[in-house]
Amino acid sequence: MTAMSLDVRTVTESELSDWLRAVDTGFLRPPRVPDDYVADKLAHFDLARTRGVFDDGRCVATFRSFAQELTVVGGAAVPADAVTNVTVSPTHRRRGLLGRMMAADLAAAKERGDAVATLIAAEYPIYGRYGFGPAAWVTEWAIEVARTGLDPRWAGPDDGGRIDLVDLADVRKLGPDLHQRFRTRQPGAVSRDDHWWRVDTGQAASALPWTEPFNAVYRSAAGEIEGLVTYASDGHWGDAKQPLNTASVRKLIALTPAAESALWRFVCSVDWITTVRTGHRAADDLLTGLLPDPRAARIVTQADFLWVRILDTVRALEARTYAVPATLTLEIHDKDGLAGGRFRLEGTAEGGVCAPTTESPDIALDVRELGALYLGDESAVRLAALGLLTEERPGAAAVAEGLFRTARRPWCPDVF
Ligand SMILES: CC(=O)SCCNC(=O)CCNC(=O)[C@H](O)C(C)(C)COP(=O)(O)OP(=O)(O)OC[C@H]1O[C@@H](n2cnc3c(N)ncnc32)[C@H](O)[C@@H]1OP(=O)(O)O
Repeated sequence: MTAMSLDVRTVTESELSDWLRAVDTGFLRPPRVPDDYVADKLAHFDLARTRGVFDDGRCVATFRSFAQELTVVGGAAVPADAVTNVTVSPTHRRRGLLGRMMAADLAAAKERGDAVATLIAAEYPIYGRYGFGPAAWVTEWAIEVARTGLDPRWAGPDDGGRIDLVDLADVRKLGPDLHQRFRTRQPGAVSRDDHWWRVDTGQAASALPWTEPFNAVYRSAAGEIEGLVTYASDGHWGDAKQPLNTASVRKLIALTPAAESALWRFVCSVDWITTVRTGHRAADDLLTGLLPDPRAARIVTQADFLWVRILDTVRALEARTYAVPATLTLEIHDKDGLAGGRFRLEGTAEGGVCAPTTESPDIALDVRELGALYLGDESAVRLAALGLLTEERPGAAAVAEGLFRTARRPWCPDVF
């Protein structure tokens, strides 16, 4: 049977269990779809945005999207089409099924008026062809605690604040409000709904085994909760009866540098912990600068993470701010006809004014590169050197660099 006779369509309630099994198959997880898991997904999924392909009654391809808000430079949030659960079974690969599911979803997102689409790419080469660019990168460090130079006698914050261990019920209570305040300060952060918190705190059935972490909050001198860390330990001891535990940080979000510093100091001070794995952070995370010897933090992962596809160029560019005021005319190529055209952008620290224009362009680039520039993590000058951005006017790449680049890097703390 050829792909042409296999229709991409939304799934029905009774097909969801088969669809979830296909997701597990695509992600090489043992297929496991107990009734409570299916029921939880049914209650949470928007079936109008849950697509699949069925062959002879069996689900062979999956694709889902949901409504999300993405924080952009300056703190505004834009409506995003978050893409997830993308799989094509090994029996049906490379026949264009992903391409067709993506086209259907992006057309619907454009129709709805979403400014961008977002996803976390399983592999780098998959999504550029659909206009997505790597917009926020991540770094993970392994910290050798003994080598950090941090005072091993540290007994808590010395700024009047304090650290308290809290349980999961507290995390469910205080987490959403803390995160809501956090995400307006963090370009690249995405919204979390109630279901996210239920999965994260072990209340909802999960596709992956879940174990309870330790949770700690930082309270400022004024008693305000300004940060939350969750971490788990591997319980490893050496043969010479010495503790060699590795703590893996699952989440660390903070509203202030004081909270962020105190929570890192805290995790690095827990007895028995000799190594701390930081989880995915922005490359310019404060962490390494807090260590008297930053070389104690070894980079273990550095990779693209959040990919962005611009769907509405005017709306997306007007939503963010621009640190170095400038005016630039951009020629955007988009083979899928969703966001391309020629636009004049006037960017200031207050925001952007963007409109289609017939003026000659200063720079020309593919919509994929616009996605990579959007949150400030990519350099226009670097893209020009790579031949991925064309300077139509000498010096225009440097102007674009000043406009788009940000002092601090964007960061998306969530996998979705
Ligand atoms: C947001 C997320 O959910 S990320 C998770 C993505 N899923 C996975 O990685 C699970 C395992 N992989 C798969 O299920 C499949 O290989 C998919 C979904 C990545 C691709 O599905 P397919 O239906 O085979 O893709 P499709 O046939 O539409 O490919 C379109 C093009 O992309 C290319 N392509 C697709 N996947 C890959 C890949 N992993 N690496 C390199 N190129 C790829 C194809 O070669 C094809 O190129 P062409 O047009 O030049 O011939």
